[in-house]
Amino acid sequence: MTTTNAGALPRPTPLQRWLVLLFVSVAMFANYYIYDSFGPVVDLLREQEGFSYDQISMIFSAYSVAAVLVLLAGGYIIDRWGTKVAITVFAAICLGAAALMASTAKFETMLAGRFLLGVGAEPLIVAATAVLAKWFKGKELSFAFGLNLSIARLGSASADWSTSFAEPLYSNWQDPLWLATGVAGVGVAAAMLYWMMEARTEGRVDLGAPPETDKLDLKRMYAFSASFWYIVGLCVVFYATVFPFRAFAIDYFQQAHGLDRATAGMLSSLLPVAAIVATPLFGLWVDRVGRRSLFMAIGSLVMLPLFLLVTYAPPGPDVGIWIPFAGSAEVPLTLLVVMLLLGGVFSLIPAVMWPSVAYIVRENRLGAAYSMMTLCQQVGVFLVPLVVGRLNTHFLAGPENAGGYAPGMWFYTALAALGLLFSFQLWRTESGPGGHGLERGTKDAAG
Ligand SMILES: C[C@H](NC(=O)[C@@H](N)CCCCN)C(=O)O
Repeated sequence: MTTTNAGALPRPTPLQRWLVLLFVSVAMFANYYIYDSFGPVVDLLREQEGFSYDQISMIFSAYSVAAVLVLLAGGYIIDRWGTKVAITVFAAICLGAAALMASTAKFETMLAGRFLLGVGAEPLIVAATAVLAKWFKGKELSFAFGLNLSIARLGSASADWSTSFAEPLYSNWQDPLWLATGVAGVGVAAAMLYWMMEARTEGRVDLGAPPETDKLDLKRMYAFSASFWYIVGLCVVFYATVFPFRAFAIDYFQQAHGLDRATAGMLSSLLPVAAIVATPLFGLWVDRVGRRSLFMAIGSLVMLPLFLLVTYAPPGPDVGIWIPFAGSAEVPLTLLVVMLLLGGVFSLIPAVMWPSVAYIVRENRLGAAYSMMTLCQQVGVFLVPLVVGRLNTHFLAGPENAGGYAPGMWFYTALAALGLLFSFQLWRTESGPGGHGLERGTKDAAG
């Protein structure tokens, strides 16, 4: 734990803070890259190793089982070890997980590898947040968080783009996962650099006292308001739709729409790419105009028809797209429009939803509120791929039977409808006398 001698010690210099942001962001880039490196090899695991959709979804879901278990352990580990040890150990666990997944196509080994990834990756996100909160204060903190998430999303996009820039590796399922292991190694190096940086500055700069937040205590959860639980509901169905859809997207575009892997990867990358650019912009805009619950409802409404559009709408003419690091390709207009709209929603809802919790929950309970929200999110992200995998297997989804993917798409649509319901209820509550100020922006305060 940091000892403070506030006043006597200087605050960290801008160079020190931006170096911290760089190291932590590289560790997060690696974290998101490993998470998303599995999607592009789904078809190869099915074709070369005979994996079923059920098995693929079990591997994907194993991450969430681990995430729920470690989230229950809460911030205790980070508090006990301190941020510099925690971030390095969790990055090393991610490296071990990536290597385990790349080592053999045995189902149980892959399951264990993805489970281990959940053990390392989710607390790594918590540790990264704690590090930033230590070094950055006030307005700079939101900016640092935003930049950190954008670089993490660049990790997701890079995993999709690897189908283009590392195309020769995709002759087998294993080499792309070894590439992910290499990226994980870079993440560990960045975490170690952070360790060195923190160790060198300890006792020389004032990092302030860590913010006082309580831990996740399931017995005290009843005390949160209805608005909080509507946001949690939206968070669960939103991420339980988007993350599994992304996991299966590259395979789906190949099998159901006949795209090659590189083009499917480019199309899938539109989600994180849109989010890199648009999330911070939406954040700034919503801070100004407020109407947070209305924006969450609008995002949910836009999302509602998208999975049915990819399933039933005519593909339309091919249009050319160009993406840096990935190159150019021709994609059907309908798929392009759907992915751009989904990218917009993937930018808008997280940009509004996570900060909204701070309006609803007292500051000293924010830690517990975010832990609870992430825990529920991971329960959803655990269950949904299992259902979609079951539906794909049951309805014999594949290149000869593209219609077999339709039940899975209807399931995503049902979840999106639930998301709309939660956000509509939130909007109704927040527009009335029981509101928490979600609808107010800085513009209203000035006027
Ligand atoms: C901020 C949010 N992060 C999460 O939801 C994490 N619990 C899971 C991240 C999984 C790795 N891609 C987000 O990414 O929107």
